[in-house]
Formats: sequence, structure tokens, C-alpha cells
Amino acid sequence: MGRIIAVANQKGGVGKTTTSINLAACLAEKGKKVLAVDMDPQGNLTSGLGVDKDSVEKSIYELIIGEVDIKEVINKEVLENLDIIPTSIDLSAAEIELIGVDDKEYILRNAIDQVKDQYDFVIIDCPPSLSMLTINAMTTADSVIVPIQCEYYALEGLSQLIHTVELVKDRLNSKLEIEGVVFTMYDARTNLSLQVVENVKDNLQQNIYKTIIPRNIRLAEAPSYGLPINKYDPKSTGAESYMRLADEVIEREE
Ligand SMILES: Nc1ncnc2c1ncn2[C@@H]1O[C@H](COP(=O)(O)OP(=O)(O)OP(=O)(O)O)[C@@H](O)[C@H]1O
Repeated sequence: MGRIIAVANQKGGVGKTTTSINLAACLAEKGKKVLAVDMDPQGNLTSGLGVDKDSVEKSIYELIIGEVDIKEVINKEVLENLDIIPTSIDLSAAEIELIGVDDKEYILRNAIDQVKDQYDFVIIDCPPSLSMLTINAMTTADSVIVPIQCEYYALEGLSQLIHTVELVKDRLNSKLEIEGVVFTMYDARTNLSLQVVENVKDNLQQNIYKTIIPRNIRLAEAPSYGLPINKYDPKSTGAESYMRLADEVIEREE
């Protein structure tokens, strides 16, 4: 049975998409069957895995508004072991289209339920907001991975996110838990990164992954080639760190 993980933090630019793409691809490289779901209308997971978001005809948007079946939106084997559900910019309108729709929090869950047995992992990239799209992702997920960028104000908004997870757990999805926090864009040359890691460890009562994702230019370049880091530059520090993160995620699953 597939484990469903939402990658969420309403703070923008903290590495949600980079983590979703590369964790999904590294899990796939390790032989796990993975479905990556792009719930962010910006579509960076879609294009970062080599799917042209402007030519997608059936996306998560059509799924969310009930026009298509989940099997019609899965792009099979964009890489070995890795399927994706792409997004389109139209998804930004879904929030409005869902006004007044019954059980709108459960739309994604009802769809994913039909296919999750085919996967070891389903990784959902969330938008940078606590919107109905994020609520749908959390209602679907078994757990949430929270990327935290190693910069000032790293903890800003985190209590809101944790509160949202608790609300979803109480009201919509009793199995939901925070799987762990992962530090991203760590810069070993600065004291700031180290201070942020120590400060977060002192103040946060959540699991923290041992793997810390470094700031690595290859991670920033890879999406423009439509490739995850393990295919773009497998020897880079970015690739090594996401492979280690994948190992940790697999270990926690076992
Ligand atoms: N470890 C890293 N090293 C270098 N650059 C990184 C790293 N992680 C992310 N980036 C870059 O930082 C920017 C923001 O990352 P990303 O898009 O993954 O964040 P996000 O949280 O998904 O953003 P949004 O909130 O807009 O959805 C991107 O340009 C990405 O390439």
C-alpha cells in the first residue's frame, strides 16, 4: 500500500518543489514505484520533471473540478518507476470553482484512493499557501514533510502550519502526522545556516531528518533541463543529499 506524503510549507521559496521532484526521483531510482502530484499552479514540478506544462491537456485541475478520471491525468513513466500528475495554471482558479461543492476537502483523496495501491510512494507538492489545495493534499496524505530554508525567519509561519496539520488531523484525516522537517539550502560557509539549524532544533518538537540539503547550484540548474538532480548530475552534493533523504524516508516507512 502506497505511503502518501505531502510536501508543505506556506512560506514561499523554501524548497518544496525541489524536495518533491528530487525525493520522488531518488525514491524511484531506488526501485520504489512513485507517483508525483503537482498541486502547485506554478507548475514547477511538472516542468522540472520534463513535462511541458503549456501543452498539458488533462491536468490535476480537470481532476479537481471533476471533469476527468484520475487514470486520464497520470503521465506514465516520465522516468523509470516515476509517474506524474501534472498541473496547469488553471489550477489557481480551482479554489473559486469549488465554492459550494460538497466534500471539497476530499476530492484529491477520493481520486488517489483509486490508484494508491499501484505505488510505494505518492509525493504531493503543495502551493505556498494554506489554501483548499493544501487542505486537499493534507486530507489525502499519511504524513507531511516540511522543508525549512536555512535563513532568518525560518520558523516564521511554522506554528500556523503545525496548527493546520492538527486541524486537518482532528476534522478530516485522523492518520495525518508530521513526518519530519528537512533543512534546505544549507550554506556551510556561513554561521547563519548553522545558527538556524540549532535554533530550529531547540524550538521545534518535530522529527528532523539527519540529512541536510546543501545550497547547490546544480539543484537550481536541473529544472531548466527538465531533469531531477540524480539524472542531471548524479555526483553533485545535491544528488547525494537527496539520495540520503530518500534512504531516510524509506527507513521510516519500514
Ligand atoms: N538546495 C538548493 N540549492 C540551490 N538552490 C535551491 C535549492 N533548493 C531550492 N533552490 C532554488 O530556490 C528556489 C526556490 O525553490 P523551490 O521552487 O523548490 O521552492 P518552493 O518552496 O517550492 O517555492 P514556492 O513556494 O514558490 O512553490 C528555486 O529557484 C530553486 O531552484
